[in-house]
Amino acid sequence: MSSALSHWLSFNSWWLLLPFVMLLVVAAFIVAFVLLLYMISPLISPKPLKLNGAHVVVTGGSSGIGKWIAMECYKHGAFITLVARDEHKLVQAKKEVEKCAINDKQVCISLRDIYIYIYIYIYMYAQEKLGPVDMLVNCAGMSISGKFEEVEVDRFKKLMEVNYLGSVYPTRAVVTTMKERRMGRIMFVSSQAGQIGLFGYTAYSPSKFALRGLAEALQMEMKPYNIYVTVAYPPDTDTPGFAEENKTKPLETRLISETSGVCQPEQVAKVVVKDAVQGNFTSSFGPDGYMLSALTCGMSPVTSITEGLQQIVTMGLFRTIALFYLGSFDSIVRRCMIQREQSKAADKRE
Ligand SMILES: NC(=O)C1=CN([C@@H]2O[C@H](COP(=O)(O)OP(=O)(O)OC[C@H]3O[C@@H](n4cnc5c(N)ncnc54)[C@H](OP(=O)(O)O)[C@@H]3O)[C@@H](O)[C@H]2O)C=CC1
Ligand SMILES: CCCCCCCCCCCCCCCC(=O)[C@@H](N)CO
Repeated sequence: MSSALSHWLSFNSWWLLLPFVMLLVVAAFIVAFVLLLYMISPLISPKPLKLNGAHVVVTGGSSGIGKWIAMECYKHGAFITLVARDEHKLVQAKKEVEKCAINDKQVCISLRDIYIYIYIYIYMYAQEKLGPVDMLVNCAGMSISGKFEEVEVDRFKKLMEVNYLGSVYPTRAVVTTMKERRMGRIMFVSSQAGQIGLFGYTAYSPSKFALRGLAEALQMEMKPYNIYVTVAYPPDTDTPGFAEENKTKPLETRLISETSGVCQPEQVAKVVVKDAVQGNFTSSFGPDGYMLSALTCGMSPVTSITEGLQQIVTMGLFRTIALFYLGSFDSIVRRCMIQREQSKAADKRE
């Protein structure tokens, strides 16, 4: 009897179970497909912005990285508005930008931004002259370095005002029109010191970290309107601002920053403009910049499947490498402290 039953089971029950098995397989496929759609949906790349004929506003466009960004956009046929305070530097920069023209229709205007709160009026003027803003580059900024207790309290406020609020106001001035037109690009120039808090940058780093928070929140609001936000994280870059910073920068800050080298502003400009045109959320430079961005991606948006996959695969490896970097930064700080104490003791003996 039992052998008859097993015989029956092995041949006939298989056919009975078949519909259930098929149902299960189909259900599994549907679940996998939905999951895949969910994963892929934020990875769809936006359509690149056409720079030829576009109106690009660059704050801090009279010097350094901002000036090179303006020139790079001009080389691609854009119309440019430069915004800064110093009239003399603006006139000089306008001349340099105009040298990069590729057709005789291109126009570059410069606006003195003395009253930060009247941005709206300034932009109305710019829009009247060159049409609605297609891309805003928030590059105006400054750096103050020093040990936490040695930096004047009002400097912390100053940096938040210039680096953070100085990016909020211009952005406020352009988003409404961008939303109406269902297009646009907004770039924030942060810094590698906006991805990692460094010795000497207790006032500067937070003002650059703040831009990342702003950019993430803003991107979520703007994406349905086809507006893409880019945050650039350059390393030390050879500019007048950098030369100024170096006059008072603590030795520790310099030694740690040297890890990722010094970039040329024209290289930085090329990379950030390309990333903004493509609508990439993160723009970084060199191998250290790449690792730092993958490591600190957190919940920031992704704009391509390769970017997402690279982050997934490299996260653990880069954290391991980062621990070595952190160890070497600690040892720089310790060595500098010992050196200072020794030279102080020697001074006393003399
Ligand atoms: N150079 C570097 O090593 C790095 C720089 N960065 C960031 O890149 C940006 C540009 O730096 P960089 O090119 O070196 O700087 P520069 O000092 O060479 O240029 C700064 C520009 O910003 C303008 N600016 C400064 N303060 C204000 C303000 N309060 N209101 C309006 N405009 C202002 C300046 O014009 P004016 O003074 O006439 O107003 C100038 O056009 C900054 O945000 C900086 O933090 C990030 C990483 C590295
Ligand atoms: C896997 C992990 C890799 C980690 C690499 C870490 C490298 C840290 C270097 C930090 C450099 C900070 C430069 C700030 C530049 C700046 O903003 C000022 N010069 C502005 O004037």
